[in-house]
Amino acid sequence: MEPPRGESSVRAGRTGDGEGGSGLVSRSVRVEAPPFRAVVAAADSPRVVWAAPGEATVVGGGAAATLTAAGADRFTAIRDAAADLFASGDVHAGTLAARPRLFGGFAYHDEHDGTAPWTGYPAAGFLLPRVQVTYTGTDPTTGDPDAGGEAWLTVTAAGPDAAPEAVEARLRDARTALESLSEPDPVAAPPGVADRRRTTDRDAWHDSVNAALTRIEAGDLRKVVLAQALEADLERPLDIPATLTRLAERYPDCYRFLLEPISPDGGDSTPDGDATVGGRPSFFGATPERLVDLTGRTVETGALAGTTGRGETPAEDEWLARELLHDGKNVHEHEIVADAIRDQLAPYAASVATGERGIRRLATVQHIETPITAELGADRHVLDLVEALHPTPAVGGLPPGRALRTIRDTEPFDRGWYAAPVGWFDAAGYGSFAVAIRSAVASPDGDRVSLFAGVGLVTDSDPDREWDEVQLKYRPILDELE
Ligand SMILES: C=C(O[C@@H]1C=C(C(=O)O)C=C[C@H]1O)C(=O)O
Repeated sequence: MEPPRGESSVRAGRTGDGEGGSGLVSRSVRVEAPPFRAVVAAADSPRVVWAAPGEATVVGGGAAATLTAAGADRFTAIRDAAADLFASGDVHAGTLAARPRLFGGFAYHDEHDGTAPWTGYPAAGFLLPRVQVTYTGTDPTTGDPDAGGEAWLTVTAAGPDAAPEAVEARLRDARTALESLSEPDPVAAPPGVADRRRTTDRDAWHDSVNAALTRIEAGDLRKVVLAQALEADLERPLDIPATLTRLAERYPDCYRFLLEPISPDGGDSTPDGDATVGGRPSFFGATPERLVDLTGRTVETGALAGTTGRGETPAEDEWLARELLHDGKNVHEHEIVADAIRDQLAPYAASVATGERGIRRLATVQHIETPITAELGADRHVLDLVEALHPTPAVGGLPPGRALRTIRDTEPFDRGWYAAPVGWFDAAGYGSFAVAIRSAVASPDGDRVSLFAGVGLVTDSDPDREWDEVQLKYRPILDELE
């Protein structure tokens, strides 16, 4: 095991194959696009899947390196450890999308103890996959045989054991393994829900919402987002590749992700590993909410808050959307988010531009959305912006400190990585992060899933309507289980 890098709470995993050499070695080769579900099913733990609008889709497995950190300074700790990891690289990526990138995320709260169902999830955890398949162009998740774009296979090693010849040999082996994959059976139907338990019943919800509204009326708080959790026992174990595929079909414009926890001892995994060895939970979702994207000095973000349902007809959809855009409570709730994001970006930005407020229509709900872009005044790491923005009042509240305390004191469950930043960044500090809502964590044997959903409370919020909105926000994941 190599010595720990950086601060004591931050470690890089080992490559585990004793090849000699040092630094980071990465080799890529273009391949025939392999079948997405088979690639996910065959990947070693810890696995990562990242499929985002306008981005290459990535399936990664095994750990070339892992970074973990804890506490309020976990964002900077990860950034610094990554700088160390990326410091010396021998990289032949072939295409930009296959360059070494760290995939992972953060716990919602600064104090995170990883209690069930979040066992194994650190307060911050990032994976540099040992084997990665990158699909450029058309999203491969739907398995469309006519899907365009290229596919690349990448093998990466990091640390004192990394050696180019060994990585190149592994790349040849991985290619052979990839070529032997065939598309599995048709996409499985949802597993079925045998039983479900709420963390919060209606009475408790009324009490919590009313207590929050009293504080809002008193001027103590302007907004707070309270969430609920729902635990579902499944009739059959969850098929993760099939679930991601079905989510891709219904939510093609959302960020779809799978993040398995890197193991607490620094993230090693068996070189010829079995994806189920040790059993790991799976955090997955299909979120519409971008946190931040940084390329060069250009920042893209936005406010997404204010919710209504879908109509039965296009005309009803339009009517609901118009009502939403003119509803005082929802517009107020939305403006708090847009204003806070602009304020949080201001110290970093040479200029901030706000796009036109509109409607984001998803399969199950409609939201008010305002795109926000900024040009930075100086070079920055995307994690600086993640830290500055998280949590926006779309998932936290205002003032932030009081809202977070209220969430902590009120919610009878651990948010874990729900509503927190998930995404990736590269050696240049560019990256893309989403807010992990419309998400759930499956138990290691896949027979139980914990879902999470929250609502923004402002003056004039009504406990019953907010209860209904929570149930609506479970739908994207629940529909894939029932
Ligand atoms: C907190 C969630 O969603 C957030 C809250 C919203 C609202 O209160 O209107 C809308 C979109 C998200 O920013 C969730 O889906 O769990």
